[in-house]
Amino acid sequence: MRAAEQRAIAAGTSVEALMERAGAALAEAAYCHAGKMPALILCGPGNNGGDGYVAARHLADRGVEVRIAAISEPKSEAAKWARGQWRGEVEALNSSTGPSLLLIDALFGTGLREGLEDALQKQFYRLAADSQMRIACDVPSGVDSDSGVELSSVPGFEMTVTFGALKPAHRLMPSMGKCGRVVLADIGIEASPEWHELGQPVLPALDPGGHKYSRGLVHALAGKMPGAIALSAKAAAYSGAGYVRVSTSRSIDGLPSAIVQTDTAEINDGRIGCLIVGPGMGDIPRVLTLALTSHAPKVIDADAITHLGEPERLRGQDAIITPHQGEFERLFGKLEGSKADRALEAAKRSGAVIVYKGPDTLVASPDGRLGFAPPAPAWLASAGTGDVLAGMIAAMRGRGLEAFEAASAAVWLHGRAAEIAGAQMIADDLAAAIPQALALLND
Ligand SMILES: NC(=O)C1=CN([C@@H]2O[C@H](COP(=O)(O)OP(=O)(O)OC[C@H]3O[C@@H](n4cnc5c(N)ncnc54)[C@H](O)[C@@H]3O)[C@@H](O)[C@H]2O)[C@H](O)CC1
Ligand SMILES: [K+]
Repeated sequence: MRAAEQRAIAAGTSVEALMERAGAALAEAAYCHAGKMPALILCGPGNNGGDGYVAARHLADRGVEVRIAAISEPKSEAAKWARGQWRGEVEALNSSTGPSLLLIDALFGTGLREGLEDALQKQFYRLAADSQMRIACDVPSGVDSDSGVELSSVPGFEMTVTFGALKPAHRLMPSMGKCGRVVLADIGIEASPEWHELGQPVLPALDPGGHKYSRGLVHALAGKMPGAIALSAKAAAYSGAGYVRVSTSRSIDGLPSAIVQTDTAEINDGRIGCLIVGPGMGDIPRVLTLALTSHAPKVIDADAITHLGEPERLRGQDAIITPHQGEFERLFGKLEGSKADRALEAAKRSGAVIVYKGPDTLVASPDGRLGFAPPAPAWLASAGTGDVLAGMIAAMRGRGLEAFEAASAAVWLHGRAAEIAGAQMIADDLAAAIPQALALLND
């Protein structure tokens, strides 16, 4: 966004013009959300505060009773301009500042360098607690917009209005949990799509002359706990794989009859569209070693990630790996930077596509592309949902999507399937909801 803003300015748009659009959009969203609710706007010294002064003017023009409390006079040129356009009073923000029903936080945005000072923090919390509705300008103040880390603790907001493009903080924890509904306003600048929120996938149409192998043969390797691989296999089948086969030394109960169980491991069958190894593998590393001898694309999940030991083992593997935080650290150690930086570094080191799971799942490609999952229901945090995701990714890869696209499509569909399955779901219900999630793509 900073680069995009500089490009817009170089092309002749003034910061004041961008600020006018940003402030107007903030006012518009606030008015749509809160109507004529009296508002208190907290303004900081930089351009985030500038947006606040502009929003105040637009809200007042709509008949809203607006007060501004500022921590100092504006320091940037554009914010001084915006302050000059405001005809009303500006109170000093301190312990005698009275609350209002609507609180708009325009203290700090992308320019925050460190946490808020204690005295300011105290007033910020008090005014947030004494309001009925809270709206943040760009990001809640205290949040580092690049990483989602809270440099000082942040109260919860009902809405965050941001400009031009989402910032990582809107899609990374813990800040994502504080933003409320995120409204994205166009202010006429273009950000690069290399980092993006995962959107509804476009799946290639099925070949009318196709057969079960061309729709994708997913081959899953069982280990100690066959229930987990059964979930992956089921999820792959429901995701539209043409053929799902499980290598297992003992018969697995309860698998749909359409899923073939074999006691041999034909992992070098050239028809395999994607292998799955890891769910329920347990302490049998030879299953992983075997999988790594196959030339097929593969999804490496769970215990198989732990048993990899070295990320270098993934080189040349055409692999997608799906670690949660613990598995990620076991494989890559403690990497520097934000979750986004760590995901990209891991992809670069291993040459694999990384699905870095959590409430803020990321999909990272070795070529630098990074996808942020849209928010998914908290009830996805239960046993077996990761096994389901692994199966979904394998099905997408098996039907011919490239690794990054396959992982992105599956992560998006997984979130929607969870919404459809509802709060009481177990992982089995999640797998069963996949066809309904896929049906969304036809609407
Ligand atoms: N990106 C765009 O295209 C546009 C963004 N707009 C808004 O501008 C802010 C970013 O503005 P900036 O002036 O760069 O930074 P801030 O307002 O967030 O704050 C900088 C200001 O605050 C001081 N400061 C930083 N940290 C602290 C601290 N912990 N305590 C006290 N003071 C602090 C710093 O020294 C500066 O004085 C972006 O978020 C948008 O809201 C524009 O409207 C134009 C378009
Ligand atoms: K803010």
